[in-house]
Amino acid sequence: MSSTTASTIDALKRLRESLTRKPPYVSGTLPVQPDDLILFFGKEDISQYQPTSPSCALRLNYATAGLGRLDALSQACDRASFGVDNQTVLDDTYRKAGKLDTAFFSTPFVPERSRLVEVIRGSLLEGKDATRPIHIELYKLNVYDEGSFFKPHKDTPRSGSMFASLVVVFPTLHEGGALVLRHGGEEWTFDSAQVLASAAPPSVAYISFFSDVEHEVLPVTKGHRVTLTYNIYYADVDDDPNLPAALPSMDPLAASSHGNMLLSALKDLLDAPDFLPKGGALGFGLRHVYPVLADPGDSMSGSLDRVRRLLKGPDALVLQACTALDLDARLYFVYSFNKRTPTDPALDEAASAASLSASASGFHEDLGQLSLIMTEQTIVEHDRFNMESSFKQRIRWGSTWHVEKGPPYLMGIRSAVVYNFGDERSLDMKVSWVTVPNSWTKISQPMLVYGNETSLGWTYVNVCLVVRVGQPGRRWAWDDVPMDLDM
Ligand SMILES: O=C(O)CCC(=O)C(=O)O
Ligand SMILES: [Fe+2]
Repeated sequence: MSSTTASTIDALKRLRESLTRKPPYVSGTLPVQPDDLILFFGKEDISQYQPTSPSCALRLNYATAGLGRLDALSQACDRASFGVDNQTVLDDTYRKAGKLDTAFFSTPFVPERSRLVEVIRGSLLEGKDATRPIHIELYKLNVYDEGSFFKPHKDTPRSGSMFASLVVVFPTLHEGGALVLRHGGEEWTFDSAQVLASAAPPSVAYISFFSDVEHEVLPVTKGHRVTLTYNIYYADVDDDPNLPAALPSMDPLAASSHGNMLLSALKDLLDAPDFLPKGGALGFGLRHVYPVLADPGDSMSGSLDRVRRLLKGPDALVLQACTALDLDARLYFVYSFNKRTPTDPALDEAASAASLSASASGFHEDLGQLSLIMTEQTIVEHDRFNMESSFKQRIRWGSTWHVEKGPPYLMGIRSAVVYNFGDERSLDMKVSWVTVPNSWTKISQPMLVYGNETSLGWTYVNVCLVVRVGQPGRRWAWDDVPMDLDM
């Protein structure tokens, strides 16, 4: 085994850092026009209107509203529900807050007419994505009274092109209610009450984050926290799974220091003669998860094309860097079935068949630790219930992926055997992992997903990027490299 020079190890470190360093959100305060702080709200329609009725629409100014007006707003709200898979749940121990649907309020504040579009594109999106058209859709008004909160959840994808969420917090008197985000083992806190207290009026506080980032609203300890929430979509992605997605555009990586850092680290790594001297495959477990339709209609290969155009933040950057270097980069959905229930003999049998075929190819996996399926198609709910017939069938074709510890010179990069999925072809590939995915989409146990909304058929799936490279100096020439080489 060849030894690796310090500069190669440094390039690898820089590559990893550029993928994991940047937080998955952007937040701050936004100066607004005085009129942006006006809200009209009411539940009755005009036919019910009587001049003396207390239920006709009320006008409220967030900057000056006293407790009486805010209480009236709170009383006009319904209890906010949330989604656990396909169920809509009202549960005060998980989410305690009031909500108004868009039919019951109106505000002059429109994020698409503010600097927020610029901020979101410039800070949350990366490289060439920073110029893509986005659409910010108003979703709900929420009121968090004293004692209100929302426990950890991810925002349910409303469609295949939704990638982020926006929360705007208005300057009403309140304390507590900080938003805590967690992703990839890190945690960030955005205390909107605190930032609003030091912002020059009239201002609102905002935070926009990738919707698959777990987040939680801590209890409000005083006053009323009033928010508008929005769903953010790419406006250039077609959601119809039956339409073939257009090819991504191949613009050069836009000038961004973050993108440049990643590109130069990847280039340095691949230029190093001692890194994968015979060629091989680099694996990037993507930092984010992506929405696919949870029904058989989306299991066509088009769904990966759509994901390709939806990549978020560092995930988009790594694909752009590979494209800029003319590398062969392919996306795969990743599923695990390591947490088997003992009551599922079909899976146990499938797993041991997979182990057998893996050891037959000469690797020393820690069998049973982690078995993954890498596929170009989604494994949909329909298949999960037909494990016996379809899933097991695929296993028989060797569609599993076992992770073993990598050679020391790769500094803890894991290598793996990848059997291509589907049909009857099978391809062995040994992958050197630059980043191991944050998590795997489990297919063997019913997964309870806490969302802010009932699942609408879209579900999040883990994805990885496998980049095949040839020998140093000929990294683009991957097709003359056998994929089952020793590293
Ligand atoms: O109010 C917030 O800061 C976040 C609310 C939220 O997570 C949601 O409505 O899904
Ligand atoms: Fe949320």
